[in-house]
This record gives sequence, structure tokens and C-alpha cells, in this order.
Amino acid sequence: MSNSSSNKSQSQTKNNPDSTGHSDQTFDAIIVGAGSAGLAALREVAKRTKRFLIINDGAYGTTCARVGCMPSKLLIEAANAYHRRHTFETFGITGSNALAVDIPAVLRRVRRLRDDFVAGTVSITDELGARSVSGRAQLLSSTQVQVNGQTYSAKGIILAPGSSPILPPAMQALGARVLTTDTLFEQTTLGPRMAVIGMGPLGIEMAQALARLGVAVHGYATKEMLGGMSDPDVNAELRQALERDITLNIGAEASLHAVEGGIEVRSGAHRTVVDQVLVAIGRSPNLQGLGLATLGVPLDKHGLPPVNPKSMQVGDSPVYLAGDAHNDRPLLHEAADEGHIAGLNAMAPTPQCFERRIPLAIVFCDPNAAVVGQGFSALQRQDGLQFVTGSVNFVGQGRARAGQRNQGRLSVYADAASGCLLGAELCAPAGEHLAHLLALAVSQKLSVAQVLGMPFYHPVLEEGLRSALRDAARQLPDAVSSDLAHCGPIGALALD
Ligand SMILES: Cc1cc2nc3c(=O)[nH]c(=O)nc-3n(C[C@H](O)[C@H](O)[C@H](O)COP(=O)(O)OP(=O)(O)OC[C@H]3O[C@@H](n4cnc5c(N)ncnc54)[C@H](O)[C@@H]3O)c2cc1C
Ligand SMILES: NC(=O)c1ccc[n+]([C@@H]2O[C@H](COP(=O)([O-])OP(=O)(O)OC[C@H]3O[C@@H](n4cnc5c(N)ncnc54)[C@H](O)[C@@H]3O)[C@@H](O)[C@H]2O)c1
Repeated sequence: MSNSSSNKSQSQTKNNPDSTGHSDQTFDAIIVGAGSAGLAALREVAKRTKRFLIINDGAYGTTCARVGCMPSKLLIEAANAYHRRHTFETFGITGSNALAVDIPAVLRRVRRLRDDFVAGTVSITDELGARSVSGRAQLLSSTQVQVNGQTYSAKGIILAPGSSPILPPAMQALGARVLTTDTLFEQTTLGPRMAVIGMGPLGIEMAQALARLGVAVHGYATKEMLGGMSDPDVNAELRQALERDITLNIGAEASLHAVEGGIEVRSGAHRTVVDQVLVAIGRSPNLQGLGLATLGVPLDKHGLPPVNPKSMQVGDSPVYLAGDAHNDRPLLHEAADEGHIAGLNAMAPTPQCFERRIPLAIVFCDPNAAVVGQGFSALQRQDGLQFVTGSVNFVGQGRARAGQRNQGRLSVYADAASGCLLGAELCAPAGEHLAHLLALAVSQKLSVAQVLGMPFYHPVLEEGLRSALRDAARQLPDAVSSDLAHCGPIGALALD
């Protein structure tokens, strides 16, 4: 798609600037970027006025649906389905050796479903006719935008231009075998040997998925902490889990060199030759050429203006910056929230401040990794804060053992005085669901004792969370009143 349905969409909405239907070229709001943030803003703007314009450069369909969240999860689902065969023999199921993966077919399914998801988002702008314009927008002032050589004015301007994968020129120079997530899902096949540079959320997810599809994967990271984790014990579990699938090289910057028969990856003293490389070393906001300097506000070293995270307002101007372009919380639900806030405020007589949700970041590796609320290092950095850590290792957890997925660790952090849950880090089976449960508890400011007061069914993975909470409760002053935390273990793994 990126390529077929998005191009179709562009030709359908490629408007002559004079055909916007507004002879004075003045609008209530102009939205720059039709991604998740821009479309969330559009929903609020369109409820309040018909005098708006949404301008998008390049492919339509949003980064999330086109080259981000959705195709990456589609690849992961296929990889994990195939990987499950390794547990079959232990379950008593024979014949798994006869199973094979057809990577081109996996990629075709990824694109087919991805195109469905994209079609849904593309239709939103397609239906707008002349109010949707294709082209690269540039600010001329806090109330003026130029696109395709035409100038438009608006009372409020929402900038939601997203971000792009970082691909250093030396790596890009090696040609089509060096991929980013913008090109990964367009490949007809992958491997047999691949390197993934960068072990942030994106690198980890793709490296493990590729390995589970049978590609020999080498992963490279400069830092010990992987996938956004900061708790050394949880990070150790994550590392161990990844090393079951990929060869990890940690500690030095990786560089790429064209050699006979492939691309050589050099990292410290380590050398490997691969067929393709996925570069996942972060994303940079699409701010270049956006004209932010015309706003007359100071820009930081990355070219970012000051943005109020509760109103998305840039300084005191009628301009709002939302989504990955802001680079504060580059996640889908945050981009949507920011677009929503920006849309409301661009249409309001006076911008309002909104409470933001507690942080929640999930990495869809197996076991899932997640940070909820305040992570370990954020808590450690807080002067004067004393917190306790309650932890559980899933190796002995009953339900996890039953399903052959008994690996991982979950740590909860609680205020040492009040017992209030502050956050959690985990790399645990069904971690995406445990993380949501914890997010509810943290956002409701519940104490460890209060969460322990809810029922935990048996036998469920959530009993692992209960063990971590009990571990925390034992270190808290109200241990005696909280559940069974003060009781010793029964001594039977399935019951404890
Ligand atoms: C591989 C991958 C996996 C991910 N997985 C997850 C996940 O599982 N969960 C999660 O929460 N998040 C995930 N993310 C992050 C998520 O996709 C982003 O946070 C989200 O898509 C950001 O939306 P946005 O609206 O800010 O940007 P985008 O969707 O990129 O929209 C920006 C739009 O603005 C356009 N534009 C740029 N400059 C201009 C200009 N000057 N004029 C006009 N238009 C312009 C762009 O071309 C683009 O169409 C993932 C990202 C990637 C890359
Ligand atoms: N499940 C999810 O929610 C999800 C999944 C994927 C991406 N995302 C979002 O997309 C964004 C981008 O993700 P990302 O993982 O690309 O970026 P990232 O910045 O989180 O991680 C990049 C990593 O690459 C390392 N690195 C940089 N240069 C290197 C080199 N030469 N050799 C080896 N390592 C190097 C960095 O130290 C860093 O740890 C993130 O901010 C994330 O929020 C979210």
C-alpha cells in the first residue's frame, strides 16, 4: 500500500489550492498532517466548523496503520504463531518438525491486512473533498500557512507532522538492503541473515519477530538497558528472553560496510556479515522546513519550540503542536490525545489545560515488556522519595507453567510511607494486560493494600501480580492489615 492505496488517495485529494471553495482563503483552523494526531484534531475541529483545511504531505493512512503499530503487530502475530511449535512436544503434540514458514506469504498477509487498516483512515480525508489538500505545508507566521505556492490564513493552526526513522547518510548510502520500518513491510522476502541496529521498542519487536520467522538475527545496542526498561532486574529478564531468539551485541555503536556477499556490521571487536539490515535507532520529528522560526519563540537544539503538554500550545501563539513531532510521548494513544487537545483548543476562545494520562508504554516482544506510571529510574531520580519494590519471577507461577510461558519478572514500586502504587516495570507473560491493570491502579492512586483487596481468580497470570504486590506489602508499614502479605508461603508453587 504505502504505495498503492496511499497514492490513489493522494490523487483523489490532490486539490488545486484555488479549489478549496473559500475565496478569501481564511479558515477557522488549519491542520498540518493527516496522521493519528492530525485526524484526532480534525474530529474536534469538524464538530465545530466547516471552515477548516487539513494538509498532508506524502502518503495518507497514518504512520500507525501504514508502517507502524499495525504492520509490526501483524508480523509479530505470525512469528509467535510459528514459534509456538517449540512447545508442542512438551504438551504431547507431535509432528511440529513438519511445519514450515513461508516468509513471502507472511509478508503478503501483513500487507493485505495493513491495507484494510489504512483504507479506514484514508477514507476520513477522502470524504473531505476540497478541504483536504496534498502538499508540504510551511508556516509563514502564527496565522498563515503556505502549501503548493498558495497562502492560507487561520485563527488556529495545528501542527501534527509526525516523525521519520533516523537513517544516517553512511547507512543509507549502502542502498536497498538497508531497511527502516518504512520499507521493511514492503519486502517480498527477508533474510536469511539480518542485523537489527538499535534495541529500543521497535528494534526489539522486529528483531524477535524476524528471528521467530527463521531469519538469523544479530541485534545491536549501545546501551545495556533495552526497550525502554530502567529496572536492572526486569531488563536482565528481557535480555535473557531476547537472547533465546537473537544474538545480542551490546555496548558499542554499530557501523555498516559493504563487503563481498553482503553488509558487514562492525560493533567494537565484533564483525558479522548479513544480507539485510533493519535500522531502528530512533525517529526524529518532521520539523525541518516547517517554518517554526517564524513564530518568534526560542527553539531548542532539536528545533523544538516550547510546548505546554497540557494544552499543546506553542508559547502564547495560536499554534498547537501534537503527536510524534512533539517527541515527548511518541505513542499512538498519546498522539491521539494530543491531537484531541489541540483540536479543542484551536477552536476555543481561550486554550484550556487538560490532565494527561499516566505514562504507559508496552513493547510487544515475548514476554511483553512494559513501563507503567513512573519507572524505576524516574523514581530513583526523585530527591527525598522513598519507595519499596515488590517483585515476582514468573518461572514458578502456576498458570504460566501450565501454558509453557513461565519466564519473566514483574516489579511494582510503591511509596514507602503511604503504600500508594507509583509505577511498575515488567517483562512478563500477558504483560500487555497486566500493564493495563496496573495502569488503572496507578491512575486511581490505589495503595498496594487496596489492590490486594480485589479478588484474584485462580489459576490466572494475575496471581503473579498479586505475588509482587504481597512482596511490596511485606515491606510497607500497613503489612499486617493488607491481605495475606504477612503470611509465609504455603510451600506449594501452584498455590503461592
Ligand atoms: C514500527 C512502529 C511501530 C509502532 N508501534 C506502536 C505501538 O505498538 N503502539 C503505539 O502506541 N505506538 C506505536 N508506534 C508509534 C505510533 O505509530 C506513533 O506514535 C503515531 O503514529 C504518531 O502519530 P502522528 O500523528 O504524530 O504522526 P503520523 O501518523 O506520522 O502523521 C504525520 C503526517 O504528517 C505529514 N507531514 C509531515 N510534515 C508535513 C508538512 N510539512 N506538511 C504536511 N504534512 C506533513 C506526514 O507525511 C504524515 O502523513 C509505532 C511506530 C513505529 C514506526
Ligand atoms: N510497542 C510500542 O509502543 C512501540 C513500538 C515501536 C516503536 N515505538 C515508538 O517508536 C519510537 C522509535 O522507536 P525506536 O526503537 O526506533 O527508538 P529508540 O530511540 O527508543 O531506540 C533506539 C535505540 O538505538 C540505539 N542506537 C542508536 N544508534 C545505534 C548504533 N549505531 N548502534 C547500536 N545501537 C544504536 C539507541 O541507544 C537506542 O537505545 C519510540 O519512541 C517508541 O515510542 C513504540
